[in-house]
Amino acid sequence: MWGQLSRWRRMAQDILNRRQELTSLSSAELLRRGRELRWRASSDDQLRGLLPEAYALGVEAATRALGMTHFPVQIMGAIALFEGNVAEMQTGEGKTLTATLPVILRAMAGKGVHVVTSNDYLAGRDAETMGKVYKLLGQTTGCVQPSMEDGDRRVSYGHDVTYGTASEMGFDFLRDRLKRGANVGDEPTRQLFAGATGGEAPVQRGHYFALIDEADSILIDEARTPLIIGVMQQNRDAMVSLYRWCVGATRQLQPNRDYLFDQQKRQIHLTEEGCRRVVLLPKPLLLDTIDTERIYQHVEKALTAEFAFQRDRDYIVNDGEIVIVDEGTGRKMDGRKWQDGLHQAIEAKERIDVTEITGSAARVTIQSLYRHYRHLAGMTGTATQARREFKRVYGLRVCVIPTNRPCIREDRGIRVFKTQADKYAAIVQQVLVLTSQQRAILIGTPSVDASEALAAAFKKAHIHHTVLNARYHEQEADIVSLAGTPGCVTIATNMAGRGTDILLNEIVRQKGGLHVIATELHSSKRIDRQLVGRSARQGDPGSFEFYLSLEDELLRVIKPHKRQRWMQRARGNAEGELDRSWLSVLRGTQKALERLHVKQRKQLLKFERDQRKKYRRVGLDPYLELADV
Ligand SMILES: Nc1ncnc2c1ncn2[C@@H]1O[C@H](COP(=O)(O)OP(=O)(O)OP(=O)(O)O)[C@@H](O)[C@H]1O
Repeated sequence: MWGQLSRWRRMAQDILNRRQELTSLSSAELLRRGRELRWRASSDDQLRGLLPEAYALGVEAATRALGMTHFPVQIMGAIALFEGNVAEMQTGEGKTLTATLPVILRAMAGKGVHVVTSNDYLAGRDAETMGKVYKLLGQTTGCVQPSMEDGDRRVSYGHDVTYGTASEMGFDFLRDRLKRGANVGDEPTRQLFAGATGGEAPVQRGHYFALIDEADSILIDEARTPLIIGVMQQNRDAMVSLYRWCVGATRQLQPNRDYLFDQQKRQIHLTEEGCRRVVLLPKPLLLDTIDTERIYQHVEKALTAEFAFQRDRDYIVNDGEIVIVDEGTGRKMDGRKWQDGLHQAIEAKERIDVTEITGSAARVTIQSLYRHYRHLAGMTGTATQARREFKRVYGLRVCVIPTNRPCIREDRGIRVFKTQADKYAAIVQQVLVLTSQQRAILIGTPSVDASEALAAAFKKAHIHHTVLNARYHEQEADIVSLAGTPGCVTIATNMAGRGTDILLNEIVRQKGGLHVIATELHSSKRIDRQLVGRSARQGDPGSFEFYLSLEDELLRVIKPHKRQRWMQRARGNAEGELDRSWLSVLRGTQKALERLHVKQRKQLLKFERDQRKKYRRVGLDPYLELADV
């Protein structure tokens, strides 16, 4: 590892020396050099030899386009990325700029480079900003966004470099597979596929190199949910009636006697007694066409919708539609739906229109999507913890890149309170102190609901604040641009947890920088570290602390009677603050969730591997799910 780092350090120095010779070139000459390299880059082996030249050109282009010259550690990270690793670079070290170098070099091969970001806002921002660097070397940039039609998507993928999220690119991959399916098979199959895709030619032109920003979020956290495209199922009226009926049915059932609820796995199963009761409940005539097994499944789904999914935490209702809020990023997942009827069960629970009921037609997991790429690399501030999983699942090695300047982030510790109300009261007090010191404050909350509850507490205390959550995503850029000003208080969900770059006002910098208050532990320690990483970037000052309570959302996975016991045992001081030994309860729950998620990902991978084998044996496309094999 050390040997490798010093090799990269030497290469970085050589690249910076070469770049010195380029400073006097005219723009036209720089462009000509870029094009000439492209001409020479016809095979992967040749690319390696062109690295020093291409990287030197990239550094010069970035200096001219953005006024930022890559630091030696950024060039080292960029070499690690070209060599197919996950580069762990601390939050705020400038991964966006680092990425330009491997992108420029791989784009020389002319087969298209995909830069995968963790949300659409970052995809748009990075395509626009970094596109200026590529342009100076004659490379074009595109970006795929949710609102785009096929034609525009094809144009975006036709560029040398394309930015987009994993789900946009993953759904395009699936729709392309469906289009291929539509060109084969019998007439009904063709019609079904054509209906699901609405186009003929594929939009992607291949899978050559994917560079994944926030690699742990995309390759590890998102990998728990496969991407699925559905096609319309028959028998709509009866199904709508079934969903609506199930909502009423759930009210007639009792926990533990009629159904069992596994809080951690978010699963509910009917017991024998429960099944018996469901059969005996009066039903509308339309349901006669639906078999009993199916009715059981839907009652279980309705129970899951009722008890395991919560409005303003897991989803919001926007213009009469359910919009999923991603737990990891706090963002709306427009266009995504829960599968197997769960989405419709939630619509029925919220008494809004039940949307088209779909069965899955094509599915792909993040794991197998990225195995399609000839070259893969990733970068993030938090990779080490998932090092083994990166290696096992993607064959990627994690390399830790040193920071440019020492990080001076101050850890102000963790406070644990008995109740949510005690915790909020303490946060209010702390924020009053910090605003009087002209610090800028970012407060991370786990859900839309929690962000608004805290905002209400601030309003009561007359603290001026701004809220950034899935409801206000249009204002995101404005909110972020003000978040580093003196006395500014921003309450945010995980939307501000990753990738967000809060630039500090000079006064704030002098007064100690951005202070981050985390109001919960997340389901993974990595997400906590990302939130904290909004402070003290690029050698700036900054600090953070955690305020937790025994009523935190994280603990909802614990059985209610156990939580009650804790509440009875916990003795707080006058402010409701508990002694630090209670922290182990929260840390233990976080660890248990991390283990559970690793297990779920392993199971998903195994399922998919078996499925693929089965499909290949009979000569079918493993990503299309119509054939009953
Ligand atoms: N070489 C450089 N010279 C000057 N400023 C730089 C340089 N590289 C990056 N920056 C600045 O550093 C800040 C952080 O960059 P960026 O947001 O890309 O960090 P990051 O590593 O992606 O952080 P995170 O892990 O939080 O997403 C930005 O404001 C960027 O403009």
